[in-house]
Amino acid sequence: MMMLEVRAVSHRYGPKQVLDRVTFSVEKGELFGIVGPNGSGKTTLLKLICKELPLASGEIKIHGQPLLALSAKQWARFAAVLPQTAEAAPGYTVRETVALGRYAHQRGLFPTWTKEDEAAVQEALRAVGLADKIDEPLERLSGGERQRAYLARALAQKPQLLLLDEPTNHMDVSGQVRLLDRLAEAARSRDLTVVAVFHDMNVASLYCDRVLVLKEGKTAALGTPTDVMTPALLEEVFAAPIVRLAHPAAAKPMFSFVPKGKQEESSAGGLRLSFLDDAAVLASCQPLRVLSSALIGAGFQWATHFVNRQVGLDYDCGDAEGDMRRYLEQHGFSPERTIGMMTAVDVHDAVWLQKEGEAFSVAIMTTAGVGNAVDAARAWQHKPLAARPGTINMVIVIDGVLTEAAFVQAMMTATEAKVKALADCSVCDLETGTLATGTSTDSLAVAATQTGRTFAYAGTATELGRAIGRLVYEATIEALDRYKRRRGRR
Ligand SMILES: Nc1ncnc2c1ncn2[C@@H]1O[C@H](COP(=O)(O)OP(=O)(O)OP(=O)(O)O)[C@@H](O)[C@H]1O
Repeated sequence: MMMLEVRAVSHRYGPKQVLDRVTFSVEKGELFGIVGPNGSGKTTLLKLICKELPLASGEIKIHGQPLLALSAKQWARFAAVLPQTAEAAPGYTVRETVALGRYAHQRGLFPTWTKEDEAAVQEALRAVGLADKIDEPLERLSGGERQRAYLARALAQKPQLLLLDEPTNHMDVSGQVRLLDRLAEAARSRDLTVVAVFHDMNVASLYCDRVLVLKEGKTAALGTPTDVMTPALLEEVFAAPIVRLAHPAAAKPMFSFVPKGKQEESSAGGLRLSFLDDAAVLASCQPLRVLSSALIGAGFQWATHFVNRQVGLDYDCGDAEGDMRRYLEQHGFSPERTIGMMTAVDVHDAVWLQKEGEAFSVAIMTTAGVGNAVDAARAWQHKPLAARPGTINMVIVIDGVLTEAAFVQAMMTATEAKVKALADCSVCDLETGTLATGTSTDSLAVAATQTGRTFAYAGTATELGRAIGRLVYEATIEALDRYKRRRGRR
């Protein structure tokens, strides 16, 4: 049976229509979210469900029973509500406030306080982390603590249906996570059905089984966050530029927006290559969006510096990441904004090439050492070895906006061109004797200014892909040549 059914519900405040034939239903054990811009009717909808406003048009059923047939006490035995703003009633302690949640369960003219009532109050206080504030007057609590006290009151009611209006309002991150995890757990065990208004779309996406998106009192979308919270729909509903990203740990979308102050001018010319005794450093005057396989800053990242650090051939790679992090900090680079790579090659042999196209420019910095060259197709024949610092490191900077597809394709194009350069220079895998495709520890970073012209793709069929392929090939050949010449001089 459905826990909540809302059918063709409309509402007017005087002449103003604020809800227009809204229909949805919520199953037992669902965590259901209502999202939408300010004034879209979310609170009004909750107020109608909790009988705070009279239902004039449409139908609402709770657990199969029409709302109109339920008395206030009957309603309270099924459902509890946490309103948007709850002012502290002067003189009440936390315990007294939470105890009010037991009202619906008490009977007779002179109800007695039972063990069950006490247990429900204690459990609710523990759930919201307020057990140690039980005797505090409510007005002495912080905004977030007070919100938790009212939530405890709703939980003490032991409802089957919990209605929440922005439950994480005023709460810090740990309070939010604790509360939402607890609600999700209760919903999963089917003890509780939750209907909550959320302003934070990331919270709605992470925690809700389904969401109702309201726009000007009408249903704009209804379904799972993954299906309905598309950038196009959210941009239309919220009239703001929204970007949707993949959450790194959960199969849920994440949302952000694009601030207006973003630089419009492109500046691949704002790159500077310099050298420390043991590192080649590429610095950008603006943060670049980077996709890399580097030791520091792997994956997608925003970075201003690329540090290619030289270490000895006998370098112990045991804690290379920690060591590189310390190196960056000691040299004044923030590891949060730096892409860090290592090589055994003399970094002063770094090749730096730029190509200025008609409408875009690409630059590359690379060092190549192939003492550790490997044929990827036959690497399985190698004896398992610890990583050795003989590598080809490459940073490609593109002046333009790259989609994620273009970033990945740029990595592919660059890798293909590198493999071709190695083949043309007859670099072999020393163990298998076959042509090498790279080394066992190569790093590649593709960086883009994310301003100017947009590149949807960067495969070899595109202008950008062709420029990348050519530059990578030429730079790798030159870097291999410098590597060979330096070894010849030894
Ligand atoms: N008591 C009232 N009398 C007249 N108009 C009201 C009343 N309460 C709300 N409204 C109007 O109804 C519309 C919907 O309000 P509601 O509070 O339901 O929106 P909401 O989506 O919850 O907004 P928010 O995100 O700001 O909390 C708004 O335009 C609001 O100004």
